Amino acid sequence: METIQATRHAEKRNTGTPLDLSWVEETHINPSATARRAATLGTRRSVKKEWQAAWLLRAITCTDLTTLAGDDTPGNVRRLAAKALNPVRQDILDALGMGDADITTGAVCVYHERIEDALAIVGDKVPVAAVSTGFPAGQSPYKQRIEEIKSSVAAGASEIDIVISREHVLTGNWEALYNEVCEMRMACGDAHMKTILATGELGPIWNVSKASKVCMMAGADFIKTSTGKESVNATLEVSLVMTRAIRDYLERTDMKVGFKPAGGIRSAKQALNWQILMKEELGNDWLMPNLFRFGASSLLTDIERQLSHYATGHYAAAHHMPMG
Ligand SMILES: O=C[C@H](O)COP(=O)(O)O
Repeated sequence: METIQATRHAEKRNTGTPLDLSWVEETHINPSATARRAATLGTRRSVKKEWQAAWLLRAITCTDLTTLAGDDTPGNVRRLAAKALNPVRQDILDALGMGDADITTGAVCVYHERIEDALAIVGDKVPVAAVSTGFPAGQSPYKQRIEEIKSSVAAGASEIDIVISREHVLTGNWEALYNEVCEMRMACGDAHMKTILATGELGPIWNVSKASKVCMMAGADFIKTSTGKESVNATLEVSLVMTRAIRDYLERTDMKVGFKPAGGIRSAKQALNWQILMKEELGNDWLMPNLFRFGASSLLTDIERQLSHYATGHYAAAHHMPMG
């Protein structure tokens, strides 16, 4: 597990490419075939029982432990950050033979105003991610959105989760989307940029593929499904479309872009389904935190409960887990 932490940001970054509109326009997605393939992931495929605890520990290292609420306070963000440093009870880790593994979550994800609180607890042990650019709607003045990124980087966020202008996708203005994301990436500097598409608001599913391609060409380090605030958030169907766009981009450019499903992922079973998707579509590199993250506020509680079951043979009530 030590190697997992060491590789969190070790990959060569996506530098982006010039905008290739012909690659965008040649997109063909078959919605019913996509839905059928996504449906098989949770049923025909499974992780063998004896491997599930290891996969779930891996899922924790890939989780952006998130709180994005109007009533976030220094106190609850500090508690969340402490949980990110020690996500699983020591007795459970000991029972699983992982007592010395030094497991942390992939990051802590907060609003700009709470960056300092999170950093005060995690220091440089866990990255702090800030949502930005008028999250979640992305409707604040453009210049202000760019300045927001710079402010969060200056405050110490090493990962920035930006939202795109859905308008550019819905009107097919790919140049505007490309230019916006390029400028946001510039504003991020050394901080890694996750580009939230808000797929539930992009219309037909082929728009998800087209927007993924444009954001990768503009230099996104990760493409992320959702803010968690749309009426439809992460689904396996959109994730399949996005991972295939990542695979196409890798074949064209030899650059690896990460993937972050977010919103509504609450159970260990769901986490395993997404991990199976990553392994089957993109391979083992995308099971690691430098290329894969879950955006989730409550997934950790269910994973810890499952791990407790593997360790003790019975389920603990959720309120016995520190986040419950
Ligand atoms: O990016 C993370 C999401 O906002 C979390 O959504 P969730 O609260 O449904 O887990």
